[in-house]
Amino acid sequence: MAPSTLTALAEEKTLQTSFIRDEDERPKVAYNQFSDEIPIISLKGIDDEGGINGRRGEICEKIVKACEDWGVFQVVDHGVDAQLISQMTTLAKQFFALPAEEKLRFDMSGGKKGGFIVSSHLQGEVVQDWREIVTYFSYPIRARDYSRWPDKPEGWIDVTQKYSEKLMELACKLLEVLSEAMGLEKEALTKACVDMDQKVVVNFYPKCPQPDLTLGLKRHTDPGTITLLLQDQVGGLQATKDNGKTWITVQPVVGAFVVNLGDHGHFLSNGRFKNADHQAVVNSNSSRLSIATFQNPAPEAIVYPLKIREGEKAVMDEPVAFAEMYRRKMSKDLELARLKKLAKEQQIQAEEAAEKAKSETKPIDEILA
Ligand SMILES: O=C1C[C@@H](c2ccc(O)c(O)c2)Oc2cc(O)cc(O)c21
Ligand SMILES: O=C(O)CCC(=O)C(=O)O
Ligand SMILES: [Fe+2]
Repeated sequence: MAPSTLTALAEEKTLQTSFIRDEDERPKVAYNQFSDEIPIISLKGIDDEGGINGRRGEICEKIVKACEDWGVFQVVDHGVDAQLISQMTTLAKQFFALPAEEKLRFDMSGGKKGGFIVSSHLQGEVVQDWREIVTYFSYPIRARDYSRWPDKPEGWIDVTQKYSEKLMELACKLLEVLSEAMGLEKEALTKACVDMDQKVVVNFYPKCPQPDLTLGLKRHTDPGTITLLLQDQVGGLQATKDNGKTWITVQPVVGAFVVNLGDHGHFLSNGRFKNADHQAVVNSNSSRLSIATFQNPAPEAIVYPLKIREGEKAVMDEPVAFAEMYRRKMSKDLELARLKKLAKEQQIQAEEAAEKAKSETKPIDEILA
């Protein structure tokens, strides 16, 4: 049974079995062993188009290299007001500190669009994530349902609206750079999104009694175009570029956004830009907060590479609507989790049978000994 909130469990000495991951999925690198491999890129001067002092070209080169290499980079001097960022994180922390019954007024476990939920992004997953989330669907504006936006703490709705608007602007600016890098018009990627969706997911990872056995958020790629992640100074975001053989922990940088390319961005670039393979680990010393702003195409937007370079093969067999792509991803994730559980059960049964057979065929002197 899923707990109503994680707060009570965080006080226990051992982890409930529903959070324990198989050994191959457990963290391989510490939450605070930071790497400097992910580039930190200043966007100062990104709007200076030309001239000898124009910085745009240089910034674009760095962004493109990071997208080809990792699908992850960090941005500073991005123009989002530091006070707005600080209000957003303060209010988010206050939300998670509310009593369980207050948070559960916005419970979305019954499949509601937006609100509060514990543990997993996928209903029906076998192993649970060690996180609580609160989420809003912020774009398109006409589809906003404010009844699903928590009305506490005071000022939350107002700050979130402003934050969403500023992050939409920043995301569009980054997509312009990537469009140009693909040799397309500036608006190519945003146009491919038709009418861009935005969803804000605030992740709260409480302290965890046995963090080596579990994950805050299991390994995944984000389904959409681009994600802007704001994280506190604790650390826990990890990335891999060799299919999980080695992992690095992204260095937290005050006021920076971590930018992840998602599956949609990957497909539109015909695989040139990586979809960041990442996860979040937890720890027993402190809780952690991160705010993910997912920029997704409209559900009906057709996904297919915008440009296939000479000598390349398309990474997709056929065009598919984003909603269908998302549905297939979710069912594949669930199916994989189901198969993994089945394989584990079969392995346990086989081991038990082997043990039984061994005791039945023991030589008589061993049994008598
Ligand atoms: O919560 C997440 C994490 C992530 C994700 C979504 C779907 C998956 O199958 C998966 O393995 C990871 O990206 C998201 C993207 C969204 O649009 C919303 C989310 O809640 C999330
Ligand atoms: O909390 C983090 O560092 C990662 C969050 C994330 O990957 C997500 O919400 O999709
Ligand atoms: Fe993610």
